[in-house]
Amino acid sequence: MANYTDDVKKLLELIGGRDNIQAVSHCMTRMRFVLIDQEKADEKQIEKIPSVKGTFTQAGQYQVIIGNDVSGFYNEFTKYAGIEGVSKDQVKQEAKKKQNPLQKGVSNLAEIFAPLIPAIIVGGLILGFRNIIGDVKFLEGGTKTLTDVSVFWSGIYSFLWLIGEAVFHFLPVGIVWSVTKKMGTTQILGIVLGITLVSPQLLNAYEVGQAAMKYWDFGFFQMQMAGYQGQVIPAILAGFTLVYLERFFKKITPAAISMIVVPFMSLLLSVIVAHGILGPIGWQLGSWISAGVYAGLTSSFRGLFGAFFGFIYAPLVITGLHHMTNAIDLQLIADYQGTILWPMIALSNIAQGSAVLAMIVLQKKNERAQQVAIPACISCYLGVTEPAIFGVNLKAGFPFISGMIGSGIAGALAVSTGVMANAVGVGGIPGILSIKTEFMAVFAICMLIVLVVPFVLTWIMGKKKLTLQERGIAAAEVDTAKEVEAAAPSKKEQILMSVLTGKIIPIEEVPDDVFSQKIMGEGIGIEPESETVVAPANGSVSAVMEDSGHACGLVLENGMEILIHVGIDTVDMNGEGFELFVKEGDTVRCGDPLIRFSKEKIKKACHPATTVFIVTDEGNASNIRFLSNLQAEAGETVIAAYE
Ligand SMILES: OC[C@H]1O[C@H](O[C@H]2O[C@H](CO)[C@@H](O)[C@H](O)[C@H]2O)[C@H](O)[C@@H](O)[C@@H]1O
Repeated sequence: MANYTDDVKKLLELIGGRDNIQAVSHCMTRMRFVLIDQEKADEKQIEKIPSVKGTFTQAGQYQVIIGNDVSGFYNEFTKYAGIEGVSKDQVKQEAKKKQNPLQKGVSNLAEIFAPLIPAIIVGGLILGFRNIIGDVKFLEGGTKTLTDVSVFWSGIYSFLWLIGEAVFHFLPVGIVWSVTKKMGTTQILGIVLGITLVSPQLLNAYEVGQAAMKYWDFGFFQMQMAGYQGQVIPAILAGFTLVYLERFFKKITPAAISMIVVPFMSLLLSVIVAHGILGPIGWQLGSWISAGVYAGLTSSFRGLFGAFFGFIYAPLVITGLHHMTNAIDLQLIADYQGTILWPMIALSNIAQGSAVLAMIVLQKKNERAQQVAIPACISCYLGVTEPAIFGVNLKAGFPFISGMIGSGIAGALAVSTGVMANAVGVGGIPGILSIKTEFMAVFAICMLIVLVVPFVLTWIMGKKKLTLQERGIAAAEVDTAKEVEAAAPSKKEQILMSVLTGKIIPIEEVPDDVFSQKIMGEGIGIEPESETVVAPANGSVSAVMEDSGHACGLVLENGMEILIHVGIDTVDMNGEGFELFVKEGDTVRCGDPLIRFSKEKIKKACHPATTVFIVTDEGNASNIRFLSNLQAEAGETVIAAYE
């Protein structure tokens, strides 16, 4: 093992000293720091330290790339600096602390909604489909919908509401459950609390204002029996109340009675707080919004109001408070035989869809992203935006803002020209069918704005902001056999065999900047089809990541050093889905199994499975040539030749 004393000293000094280190850990090749002030790190000088191969900042972590022997470097560093290393998870948590409150809020919201996305997507498509068959009057001269004229479609419409209602009206159950899951408290209590928010005993949220409110009467005070169907804010607040109450009671309750006291007290109190305090606050917010919208639409600054409402409607959907607008729409229709508000809603929905469309184009090679984005876009254009907002736009941030901008511009135009709808219709592309005929042309221009502006803005920003990995630009198509033949090793050359079965891609196409920029050395990437990594030649194991099992270093008989790294950023999986067959110092022969991994688990953890094969030190070898763009068999196909 090399002596890193000088390099360690330099790194500690150049990184801003011990006091500037909030947390440090390492993966197979990199030191991962969370620094208190990254400005204090002299990146240029750090990159000149002999054992440092490069530096990189990602998700609040400052990474210093060392190579295969990073564990040796790390041990010397932590010993010299006199600091305790922490787990990768802790480093991630620390990195999160460095986000600003808005970034934190958005990432927490995204984490809460991530497990709900599949259900929201299904619900979105179902509601979008129902919108078409139940609301678009395209039959009998534009006077009837499909459900008006067909018992079958009317039955389908009614049946599908079973699922639509389960997803959207009962969403609070999913939200509260997801909050408890994210915060690591008792999930079933979250589910029960969620159910109390949407129980049929309560007045359905959609009937509040129309039917008489019911009350629990406790003699000296009354509590509203209001349901929170479709509401997001009350559910999130209730969820966090439960989490903190459970933690509190766990802390203060003796172990012997905690099984009874902790769930009982935390659930009871959080239901009281949810219905007694948080729910009414949510409703109050909603009625202020209604009053504000009504005042804006009837003011002399209506154009400006249109821009503002168009801009904030999508964030309103996040909160669930957008349902309040239905009451205003109905009031406007009753008073003025039409609504100026609803056209903006339809435009905002289309705008978010166009932002997703741009993401689909940008991420056309990212299969995983497409799986969420395509249905989300369809659902959005049919009037249901949650799959798009939570599944795509909010996660990346800039598509959401692009949609808001496009919607703001179109909203200004629509309101200032008085675009009016006959009724509340399908709040997406078919929405034009609900617009009064005299306003259809100008509404079509507004539609053009929300189709083009968010798309172009998202596309421009996405080109800059999305990493190659996020865009899925990784795997090249397998090339012709001819090229492979031409690159075949000559007799005097020695060879390295593929460590996996799969497509061999040039290292430049690996979706990780450190590898693709060859900071660690030359090599190739493999899009794996098999799941067992085998040794590419005879040698011995120089390094393994015992806790994560995702990478392995080898030294061959000629001194050549090799790094095999399964998947990208898979160190975060903490060994879940990986099995190591070797340990440091083991002798291996070509074809011996080194690591087994689960592609499924890597995919589930949202990491590319692209496996990196790198020569980190040539040893006594020279003129190493890597073969790529071919289909390889583990242990049988040559992927590199050298003299
Ligand atoms: O929360 C579900 C969706 O709610 C709104 O859309 C629905 O109501 C609109 C009228 O307010 C109607 O035009 C649309 O067709 C319905 O899907 C909201 O506009 C959507 O963004 C949201 O996904």
